[in-house]
Amino acid sequence: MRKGERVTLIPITSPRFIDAETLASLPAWNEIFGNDNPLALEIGCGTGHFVAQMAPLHPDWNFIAVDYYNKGCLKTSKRVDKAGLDNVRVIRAEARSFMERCIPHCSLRMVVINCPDPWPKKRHRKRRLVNTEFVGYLSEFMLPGGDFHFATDFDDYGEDVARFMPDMPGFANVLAPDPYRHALEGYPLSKYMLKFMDAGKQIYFVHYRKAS
Ligand SMILES: C[S@@+](CC[C@H](N)C(=O)[O-])C[C@H]1O[C@@H](n2cnc3c(N)ncnc32)[C@H](O)[C@@H]1O
Repeated sequence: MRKGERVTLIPITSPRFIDAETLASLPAWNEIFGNDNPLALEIGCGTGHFVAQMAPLHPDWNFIAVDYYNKGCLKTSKRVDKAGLDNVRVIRAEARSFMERCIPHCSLRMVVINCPDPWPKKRHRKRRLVNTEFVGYLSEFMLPGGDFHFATDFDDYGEDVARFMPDMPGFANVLAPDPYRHALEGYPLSKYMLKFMDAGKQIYFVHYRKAS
């Protein structure tokens, strides 16, 4: 996109889509979902394959699927509408600024980040979303006992996250003694995971839990 160029957004009319700009800061999530269930956050939901499979497995959690990709939010909204998933809301927003404004501390039962942009060039690695600083930041938003899931097809990213997670205070490795696994039973596969697996790549699954 060139400087000054306007982005035309495809309108999303789904009842499960929320325009982040219309949300109050720290909105009443219990009123939005119509219950007091804990929140689960998927960062970078893409086209919604994961949340559409995960949300029915946890009907007693309220899922917030965030992505700043308009078309992805549209596809995710259509997918969750088709499945009639009332425990999902889709939000187009940049994840960090959204969390800062809208997610209360100590409120997330689960945080999921599947196949985040890998920034493969060495000089771009500092742009990666998941690093020690970000996981420390996430931890403030998580409930005691909350789950942190990270998955990537990118060897160096998977190994890096698996290497620094044991040093993150207040987290325990659910997959111990394995630092990561290449298959995780009961964890749905996202669109990107399937795409990379079709290309013969292995997925790195990392699963940690915040101390109770
Ligand atoms: C490679 S895709 C993976 C999509 C999906 N998780 C999957 O596994 O199929 C990464 C997604 O993360 C989104 N994304 C990256 N950084 C983000 C951020 N800071 N806030 C919100 N979305 C982000 C991108 O728009 C993109 O849809």
